[in-house]
Amino acid sequence: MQIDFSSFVLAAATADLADEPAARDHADAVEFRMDFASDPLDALAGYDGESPLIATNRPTWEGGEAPDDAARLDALEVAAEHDAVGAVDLELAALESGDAAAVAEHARDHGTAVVVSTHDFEGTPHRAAMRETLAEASRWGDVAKLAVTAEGSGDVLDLLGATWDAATAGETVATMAMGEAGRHSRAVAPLYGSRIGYAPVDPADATAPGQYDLATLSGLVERLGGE
Ligand SMILES: O=C1C[C@@](O)(C(=O)O)C[C@@H](O)[C@@H]1O
Repeated sequence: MQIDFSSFVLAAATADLADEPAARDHADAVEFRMDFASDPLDALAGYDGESPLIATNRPTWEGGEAPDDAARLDALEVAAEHDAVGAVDLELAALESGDAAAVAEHARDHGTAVVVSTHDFEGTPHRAAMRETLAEASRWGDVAKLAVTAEGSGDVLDLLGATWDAATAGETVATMAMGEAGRHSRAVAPLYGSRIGYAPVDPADATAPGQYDLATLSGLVERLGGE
């Protein structure tokens, strides 16, 4: 199933594909956090939901739970072949090191988009540095994603500025500021060109700090006209 990133995609982030029917009303896609799931490839093989999937298998060094081994990338390669998987998520660092290059190529061969991710769990880099990260990630895949940690509204402003600059330069980007101070970025970033938002169906299952639950984010984005 293709995912069209030319307009905003609201992704329900979950480790449990059984959440899909509940997510359907509000979400355009489901982000399957394979690294949080106990038997992700089995779950994927049995998936018969209606929403296209973004397959993510985040390693521990980028805030996830997957061990940093070949099995992590092999599983993503298998996921990329699944009809329901419209995109795989790969970390920029894994692409730059060469480790994930084969997964990206395999995804492309199967018509599966590549989301290139970077996360900063410590803070928010300067606007120019974020702009450069987005440009670099854009070179490696279809959507360049940057999640930072905001300590105040100024950080969010910088992130939105970098988002706007990248989007107006023609790059397809997804940005969000994690943490309490960054929360509102999730609602407004689509207005500045961000093309993916992530939210759990149940707030107790958040996959990053500061996420709104899915129904709330969907309502906010819609009311602000970002969808
Ligand atoms: O990379 C991202 C963005 C995210 O970290 C967020 O802040 O919403 C949530 C993750 O599930 C997703 O893979």
